Amino acid sequence: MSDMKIGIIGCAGRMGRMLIKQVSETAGCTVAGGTEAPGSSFLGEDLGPLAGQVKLDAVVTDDTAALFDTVDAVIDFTSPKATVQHAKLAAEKGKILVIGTTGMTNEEQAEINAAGSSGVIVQGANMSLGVNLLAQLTRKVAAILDEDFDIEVLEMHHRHKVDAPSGTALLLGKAAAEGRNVDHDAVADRGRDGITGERKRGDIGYAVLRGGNVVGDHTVMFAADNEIIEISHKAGDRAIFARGAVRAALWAKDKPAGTYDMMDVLGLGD
Ligand SMILES: NC(=O)C1=CN([C@@H]2O[C@H](COP(=O)(O)OP(=O)(O)OC[C@H]3O[C@@H](n4cnc5c(N)ncnc54)[C@H](OP(=O)(O)O)[C@@H]3O)[C@@H](O)[C@H]2O)C=CC1
Ligand SMILES: O=C(O)C1=N[C@H](C(=O)O)C[C@H](O)C1
Repeated sequence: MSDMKIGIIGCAGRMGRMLIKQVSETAGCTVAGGTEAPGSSFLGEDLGPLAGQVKLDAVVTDDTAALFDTVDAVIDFTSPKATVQHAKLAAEKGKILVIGTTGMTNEEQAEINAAGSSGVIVQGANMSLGVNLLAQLTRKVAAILDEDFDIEVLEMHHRHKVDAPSGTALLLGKAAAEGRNVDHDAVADRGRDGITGERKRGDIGYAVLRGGNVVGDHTVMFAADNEIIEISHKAGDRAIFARGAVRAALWAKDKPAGTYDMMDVLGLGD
């Protein structure tokens, strides 16, 4: 069987470079191209050296539509606005798109979901096995404990991160809300400043830290009077996200059009 040809959008970014390396080192797939935004200083550069690898004889272009035409699957870790356009392209061309981008508005997310009508869309706010397991545990713990336990989601990331709370923090908060059988958006408290008043019973709170080169730390805290339960995940290297994204692309081969998540890919459902 021939290798799956994978294209990487945002290939010169922090995750893009990890993805070039991961795809090159994974059996059953090859790097078939990569794009950056028009005007990028990386246009024309060979993809291999971007990831500390030998030359691949594939250069960075800004033609995402052409990339979709020449590959079997595309992996996208860019920005919400760009990702919405790529989801539309995946739908138009009936291709696999693995989305790692976070920070979508509800409207942007709806546009991505719509692309599942004719594209194969696999989306995960966090591609690591550990975080998806943490989300399952969070849902189960939240289902057992009542509202005497205040739920807070804490996250810390590197100074370059532009969205907050992280996609992973929101994934964990949504898992907690699902466990409690409540509407996440109705109980989410996404920012406290000034005279906030007392904490509302049943709220799911978020706390965000930014600094240094932290890859991604997440804790879900269940705080009651006189006892606190914490479950945490700490990412030590972006390779864990790249590994998950490539696994998702390979998993998606021959799947019918639709929207899928990492629980589907990792087989972690209930
Ligand atoms: N799901 C997961 O497991 C993970 C998700 N992420 C998410 O992935 C996203 C990217 O993170 P990260 O790699 O750190 O960010 P970077 O800023 O390092 O990389 C993003 C890259 O995408 C490029 N880009 C922007 N728009 C386009 C476009 N239209 N076409 C092609 N390339 C484009 C950027 O170029 P330029 O700099 O010129 O704008 C940049 O090179 C974030 O949303 C982050 O939260 C990150 C890690 C793990
Ligand atoms: O921007 C990042 O770096 C990360 N983003 C994702 C998120 O928003 O949760 C995943 C990971 O934590 C790293």
